[in-house]
Amino acid sequence: MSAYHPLTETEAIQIARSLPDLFSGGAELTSREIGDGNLNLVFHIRDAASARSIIMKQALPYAKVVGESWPLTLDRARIESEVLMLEGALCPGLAPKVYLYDPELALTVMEDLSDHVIMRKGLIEGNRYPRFADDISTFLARTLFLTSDLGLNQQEKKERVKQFINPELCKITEDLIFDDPYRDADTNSFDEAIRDEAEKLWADGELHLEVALLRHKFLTQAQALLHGDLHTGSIFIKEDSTKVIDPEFAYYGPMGFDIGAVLANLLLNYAGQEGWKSDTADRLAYRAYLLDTVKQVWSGFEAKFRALWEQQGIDRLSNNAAGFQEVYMKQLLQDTIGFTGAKMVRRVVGLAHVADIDTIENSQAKERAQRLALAIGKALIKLNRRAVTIDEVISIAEQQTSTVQA
Ligand SMILES: Nc1ncnc2c1ncn2[C@@H]1O[C@H](COP(=O)(O)OP(=O)(O)O)[C@@H](O)[C@H]1O
Ligand SMILES: CSC[C@H]1O[C@H](OP(=O)(O)O)[C@H](O)[C@@H]1O
Repeated sequence: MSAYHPLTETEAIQIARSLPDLFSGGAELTSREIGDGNLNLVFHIRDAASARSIIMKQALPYAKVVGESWPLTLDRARIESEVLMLEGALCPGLAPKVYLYDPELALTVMEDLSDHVIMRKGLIEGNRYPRFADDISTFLARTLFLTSDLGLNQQEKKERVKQFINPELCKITEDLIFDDPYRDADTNSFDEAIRDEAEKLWADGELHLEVALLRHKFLTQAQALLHGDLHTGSIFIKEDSTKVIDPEFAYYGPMGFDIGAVLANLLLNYAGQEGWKSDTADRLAYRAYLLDTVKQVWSGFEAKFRALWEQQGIDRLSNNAAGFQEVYMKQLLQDTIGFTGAKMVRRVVGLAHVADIDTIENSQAKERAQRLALAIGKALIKLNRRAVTIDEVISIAEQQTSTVQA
């Protein structure tokens, strides 16, 4: 069965049986394809008798969301499995265990996290996650610092840059996030009700300059090994545990892109609160929780990143040159804010949307949520190079909410 082909549920069971130490010889296994993402097949394999289960994720040679007309490298499965293992080593407990990677089948066998929920779903249901800000800021600080020139031997870092070169998946980001939303591209997808907003995006020169600068950073700055797609659909969560999945877009890029992905998806859910049916007090409280989480993620990240720098910084000059760390952290905040904005805009007018807004049933509320997400996203992009503190992000979210609701 080793030559590449997309697996059936039955074949997935046969492979699971052949894996050492996972299931007993006579186990009666069931298999279900549960993939709900844009790109891959995901099989859930379970032995009811022992309650043991695993996940098998297989890359398809094309983008599932579009079809065979959009070919896509299978090498992304290698990148995903290698990055999951590295993230697990750098951040114990924050990534699923990888049991096997089969390069022929572009298949990764990993820990089943079905006792967690996908965070996007949890936020849509209005749940709160007490561990999240602490866990994700640890994940960001450790993965970004310890793979950068600040925390990793610089020759080894260059080997990693080579190992994780990921041109096809980067091209998706370059186009879908940093180009298509700012022109009348075929890939765009938006409700006719907000065509006026889309047309404003296409004509806004000030915005185009900022997005071009962010895109250039994404293209050229090999600062750290990024997850590359760290939205709330790539985070499994429960009250006492957080696990980051799906790093197939990983490559060496600007750190702010990963931090911005987390903040953007909290703010997209914030915008989606326009669709809440329950009373205003609940909605206000949940929005306050989301904004507080935005702040805690950045502050936790900053404190942990600085602590790693003090304790494990390996670069003599950047460790000791007075003022270097301050300049670096300010730039990182500004990049984070710019990428946050870009990642919000793409989810309203670009190809791939988010359920936080798309599933709002009331069309007026949905339109308000879309306009709010765009307003916050655009304001953050325009702010980025002038930003000084994370509080400005919170103020922008609050101001734009009043404007859209007025
Ligand atoms: N380790 C896992 N444990 C349980 N379910 C998983 C696991 N990995 C993926 N899934 C399920 O499969 C879905 C798609 O996985 P994901 O890695 O996001 O795929 P894609 O790369 O296609 O976006 C997830 O939303 C989740 O429901
Ligand atoms: C044509 S891929 C579109 C979009 O899908 C990816 O997300 P995911 O696979 O996690 O759903 C990524 O965000 C891409 O930009």
